[in-house]
Order: sequence, then structure tokens, then C-alpha cells
Amino acid sequence: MNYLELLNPSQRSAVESTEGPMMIVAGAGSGKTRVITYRIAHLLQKGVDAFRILALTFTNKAAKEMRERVTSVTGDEARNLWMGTFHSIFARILRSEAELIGYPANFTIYDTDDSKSLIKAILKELMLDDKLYNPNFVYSRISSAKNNLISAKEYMESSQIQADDISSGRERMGEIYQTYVKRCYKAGAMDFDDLLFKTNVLFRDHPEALHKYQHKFRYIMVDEYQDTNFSQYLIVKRLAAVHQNICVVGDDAQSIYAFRGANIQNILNFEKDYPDLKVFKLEQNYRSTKNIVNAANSIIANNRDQLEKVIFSENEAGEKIKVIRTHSDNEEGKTVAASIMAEQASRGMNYNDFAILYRTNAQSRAMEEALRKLNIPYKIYGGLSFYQRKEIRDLISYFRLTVNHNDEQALKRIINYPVRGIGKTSMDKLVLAADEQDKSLWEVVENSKQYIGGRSGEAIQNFAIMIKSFAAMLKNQHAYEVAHHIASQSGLLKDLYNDKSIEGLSRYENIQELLNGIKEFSEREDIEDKSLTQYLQDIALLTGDDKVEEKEGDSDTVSLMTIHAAKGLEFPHVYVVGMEENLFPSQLSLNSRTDLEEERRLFYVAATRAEKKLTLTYATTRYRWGSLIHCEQSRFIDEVDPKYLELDIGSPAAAPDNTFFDDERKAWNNSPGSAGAGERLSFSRPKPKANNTPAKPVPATKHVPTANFTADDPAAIREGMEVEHEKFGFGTIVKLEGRLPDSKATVLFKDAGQKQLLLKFAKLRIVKNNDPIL
Ligand SMILES: Nc1ncnc2c1ncn2[C@@H]1O[C@H](COP(=O)(O)OP(=O)(O)OP(=O)(O)O)[C@@H](O)[C@H]1O
Ligand SMILES: [Mg+2]
Repeated sequence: MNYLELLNPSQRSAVESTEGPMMIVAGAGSGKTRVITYRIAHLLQKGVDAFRILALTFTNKAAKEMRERVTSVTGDEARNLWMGTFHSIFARILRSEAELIGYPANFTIYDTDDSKSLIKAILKELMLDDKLYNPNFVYSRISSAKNNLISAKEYMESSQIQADDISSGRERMGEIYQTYVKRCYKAGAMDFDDLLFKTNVLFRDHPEALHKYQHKFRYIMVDEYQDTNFSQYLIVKRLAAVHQNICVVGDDAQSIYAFRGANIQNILNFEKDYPDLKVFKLEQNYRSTKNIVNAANSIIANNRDQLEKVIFSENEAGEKIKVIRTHSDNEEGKTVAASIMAEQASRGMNYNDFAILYRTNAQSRAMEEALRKLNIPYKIYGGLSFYQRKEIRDLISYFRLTVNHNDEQALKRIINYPVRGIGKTSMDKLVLAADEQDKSLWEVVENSKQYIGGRSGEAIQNFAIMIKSFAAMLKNQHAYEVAHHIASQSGLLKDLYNDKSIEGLSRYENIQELLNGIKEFSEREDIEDKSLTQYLQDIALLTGDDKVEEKEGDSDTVSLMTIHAAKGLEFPHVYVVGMEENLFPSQLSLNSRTDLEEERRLFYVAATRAEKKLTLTYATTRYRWGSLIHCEQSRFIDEVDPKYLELDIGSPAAAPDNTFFDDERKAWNNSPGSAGAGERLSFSRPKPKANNTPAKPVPATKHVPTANFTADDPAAIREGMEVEHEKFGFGTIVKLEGRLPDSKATVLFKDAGQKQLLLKFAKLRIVKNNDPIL
């Protein structure tokens, strides 16, 4: 195969320019990764020894794909390439050089859990409060210090860092960091960040080692260069110093790891580091249709901080970008699943042609449930399936133990989580006692005083009492009430809430999402038994080990992942779900331009993963903490040039009983007088005002007020409406109960919080008719 013919002229010259420093900063899908791949193939064909080529990728998946592609051009020789992620490559180098920096060659690599356990142990020894010094927080703090190449010593000596820690009340952070480092060293262990940190130490303190690798790697290539952190940047710079055959590719518009210390400055510095740098431009996108490329350009144009570049597509115009509005996250899941099923059947596609991308891990729940219901195989990348996540299993273990006290696995899992001073020794004693007396573990726990005294004994007693108190609720209260009570009374919620690291936030969101699902279960009309017991039976299949998504050898699966994990990948059909304000862009990003721009780059990454078809979905309501919250369509949808958008009228799965009216509905939506595209039809819905500009979406919750009347007549009040109260100000109706004229409304006020009001006295004024039924 003549691979050079598979490249356009700019790509080809980038591939053929093998000597000296070079950089490609170009938009998504323009062939940057392809250039690296073919450049490697080209070097091999020119006779360069594979052992002398180093190629750094962002994920193992990317490395694997790259190796396969190179192999297809050059054959087996590709096996000898040094190709992989930063972590895997430098772990390999450290293995051979470990002794120089005082580590055994067979050093252990601590994974995140190992690191956190060690941190917990240290906190205990130093007698520090693990709420203030939350282990996850401590872990991220140490991690970020390492990625900025700040050693423990430097950390302790920096007055700036000390001041930061003192102001957050954590003046002993430095000491923890130092102890942690010592303990890892003594254990002959490195954590993930050490793999980069220690490589830098090695190259700094051992010129002979640096020299060896500088000479070894004659050619170095780095993909996704925009997302390298300082530690990575410095390694690459040092390694390339001798031959200077360094080729980096990236896209500033896709820089999405600032929160982990990646710095776009790396791209800007590159010209300074290598004055005779060659810069190549790639402007043609080969991945996506014209509509997708143009829409993506219109998104990123909203960012102020970006390097200017052109990107166009010669592919077909393709379908417009579909925007689907749904009423709830569950309906969103059903809509996406049904759409995948329909497209797969009607267009003869495979499941692996589809990807569902989301902003936060918690969003996978609704998607997974809907896919499972339709028996669509799927795989979650870069994470666990929702019900396999630790925090979810923890809480479900509480539910299981509440419902069935003899559930030994559940008991063991949570008896000391959150930490309540029940140590391993005590547990061993109990297990032994249960064994000897042929009793269930629970029976022994209940009577633990017989076996264990002191504080531990008391803690075990209290635990048993707590579980029994949960069980007492089962009979009379529905699943959500019990579940929420358990989540908070067990201390689990609080434990997660105290953890302010990014992973901690994600775990907290997952728990919230689990409770949301239970709330929905509790409100379903098609089931009579709404107890927690019934709920557990309902999800038993989801939590079991028969994981649909992980069937070996079944590679035709829909891919689910966060947008972060999707970087560099491509799929014919992409669904980006949860396109709502406060979700995407995330609430945390709304305070500064820098954060919002990073969020927008994330949207750019998401949109540019699609080859043929891009679908954006959002829900107008979601449960949050048991209240139905109204969601506004994401500003990012508004930012896409409307001429590339098509607003969907609904989905077959979500509204199966509407099929009779399909034709009528289409006619109605297409009629010149209709601005209703994108909104589901309802027969009670007043027809919107005539409006001849089609395509532009009507933001979901920015409804024209139905009427500006004061609702003296409480019958007009509906769940979901935004209302104003004389004293409490603005709020949303989250729940209506009871019959007129004595009906009560639960209103979530923006400032005053949640209140229950008797409608006939409350004199609510309707501000916006956000009726979710519409
Ligand atoms: N000259 C070309 N002819 C045909 N297809 C091409 C050409 N260049 C790239 N492609 C294809 O276009 C797609 C995008 O290329 P690639 O993944 O290399 O882009 P990228 O710039 O790395 O994108 P991203 O910024 O998303 O990482 C791939 O499927 C690739 O095989
Ligand atoms: Mg790429």
C-alpha cells in the first residue's frame, strides 16, 4: 500500500518532514493523529529502527489503534515501537533505572485506591480529622503538587503554599505530603503521579540516564499535546534536547484538562523552545459532514481565547444536527435508546457505530437502564457501569441489609463504612463466632456485647440499632423516603459531601442520581408496591453480575463515556445528552470566563466526534434531591448557528401512543405558522404565536407566559410552573397535593427554600408556565 497517497499535500509534507522540531496545531478531525501514525510508518520504511521511535498518546486505546494502523502498513516491526501513554512508557523506563533513584526494579505501582488507603492511615497516625483532611482532597492536592513538580520539601518551604493551606485551615498538608512520600518510598512503591515525577527526578539528577534516552529516542511524537501538564512537558523537552526530532500535534480548541494541570502554554512555549520550528497547517476535516464541521466552528467561535484556524469539510452536507427535547432524564434515555434501535435497524448499522456522550458519569444511569430495557448491548469506557460504582454499591448494600438482615456480603461491606470504629479484628472475631455457633453474621452482630466489649462493641450495637430503625420504616413508607433517610442517617451522604475533590463530586452526584431514580420509581403509576423491597427486586438485574455491557467477545456494542474520555475518538452517530444549563455547561463553570470557555471546548470535542450524525438531547425536568427541578436548555445549543439545527418533534419510544397522529403532527410542525418544532405536541397546548423563522430552537423553559394573570383561581397552578409569592419571592412548584379548594403546593423558592403552601391563601402569581406536560 502506498500510504503517502492516503494523505493530502499538507499532511504528506508533515509526514515526510522527519528531521527537526515540528508542530501541528489544527482543528478536530483534520488528520493530526493520522499524520503521526503515517509518519511513524514512514520512518520505519526509511529504515529507522523501531526501538528508536517514541510515540506518546493520551490513552491506551489510542496507542493500541495507532499500533494496529502502523502494523497494517509496515508489518510486525511495529511491535518494537515505544508507543503508549506517558504513564506506561515512563513506568517502563523507571523499571530499568529505578535503582539510580533508590527504588527496587520491581517497585509496586499504587493505584488510586492504594494511595488513598495510605493517606487514611497517615491521617490516623497524625491524629488528623479526616473530614477536614478528606483523603480524596489530600490525594488531589498531592497529585497536583507532583504534576507541577513541587516536591514535599519544596512544598513545606514555600510560604505561598503554606499560606494557602493555612487559610483553608489545613496547615498540616505539607507534613502529610512528606509522610506520604516517605511511606511510599519505604514500601518501594510509586503512585501514578510518581511515574512522571520520578522520571523528572531521574533525568534531573542522573545525566547519564538522561543521556542514554536522549540518544536512544531519535524520533519523538506526542499526540494531544494541548493536554500535557508541566511534568509531561518537561520530560518531553529533556528527551528531545539532543536530536530535536520532535513532532507534536494538538488543538488548543480541544484543551480540556486544565483542571488537572494541563496548560495550553505548552503549545505557545513550543515556538520559544525550538526557534527553528516548522509549523504545519491542516485545514480539511475528513471525519465529519459539512453540517457538523460548520456547527462545531460556530460553537468554538464563541470562545475569546483561541488560536485562529480554519477548518472545512468536503464531505457531504449530511443531516442537520438534531435537537431533541424530552420531559425527563428517563425519557431522554428511552428516546436515545429507541433512536439507536430504529437507526440500527433502518440503516443497517452496527451498535458500535453509536456513541452516547455525557458531561458527568452520573448521567449514565438513565441511559443504561433504557438500553437494557431494549436489550441493546453497550460498553462503558473509562469507568464502571453505574450500578458497579463503589458508592452505589455501598448505598445499595445498606438497602439490602435493611431489607434482609442476613445479607452477609452487604453487612461486611458497610459495617464500617462510613468509618465508625469497627476494626478488622472485631469483625474477624464476629465472623469466627458466627461460624462456631452456626449463626448468621447478623445474629452475632445483634448480640455483639457477648463477644466484643469497649468502644468497638458499642459501635457494633449502634450499627445494629440503626439498621433495625431503617427496617422499621419499610412497611409504611415508600422507597424514596426510606432510601433518602438511609443515605443521610448512615452518614454516607455526609461522607461524600465532605469530599470536595473532582472524583468526590462525581461520587456525590452518583448517589444523588441513584436517589433520583428511586424517587421516580416511587412516583410511578404503573406499580402498586412502591416499597424499597420492591425497588431492590426491580433493580436486581441491573446490580447483578450478568453485566450486559461486559460480555466478552461481544464487540458490537454502543459506546458510553464521558466527553473527556471521548477525546480523539470518532463514531458515525453521536448522541450528546444532558444539554442543559447547570449540567453542560456545568454549574461550577459559570463563574468565570476561563472555566466557561473550557466547558465550551468540551462541547466542541463532543460535537466533533460525530462522523455522519450528531444528536443533542436534553430533559426539561430532572429530579434533584427528591424535587422535580426544571432545566433550561443549554446555552451551547443556542450558540450553534441555527441553520445547522433541526428540532425534533418527538421520539417513537418516548411517546408510543402518539404514533396515530404522526402525520398530523408533522404537518402542524411544518406549517409556516408554527414555531413549535422541537416541542412535543400536546392537545391542550395553545398553538404558539405565528413565527416565520423556522430552525432556531425555542429554548425549552423560556416559554411565553401563558397569561400574566394572578392565580387567584388556584386551579391554574400546575407542577413545574414558576411563580411569585408576595413574601417568599420567586420559586418553582415542585409538587401539588390534595383536592381543590384545599390543595397544597410545595414550592421551591429561589431564596426562601422549600415551603408548603395552601393554595387558596397563597396568592401565587404565575411567572412562567413551565408545565412539564406541555
Ligand atoms: N487525507 C485523508 N484522506 C482520507 N481520510 C482522512 C485523511 N486524513 C484523515 N482522514 C480520516 O479522518 C478522520 C480524522 O482523522 P484524525 O483522527 O487523524 O484527526 P485528528 O486531527 O487527530 O482529530 P482529533 O482532533 O479529533 O484528534 C480519521 O478517520 C482519518 O482516518
Ligand atoms: Mg487525534
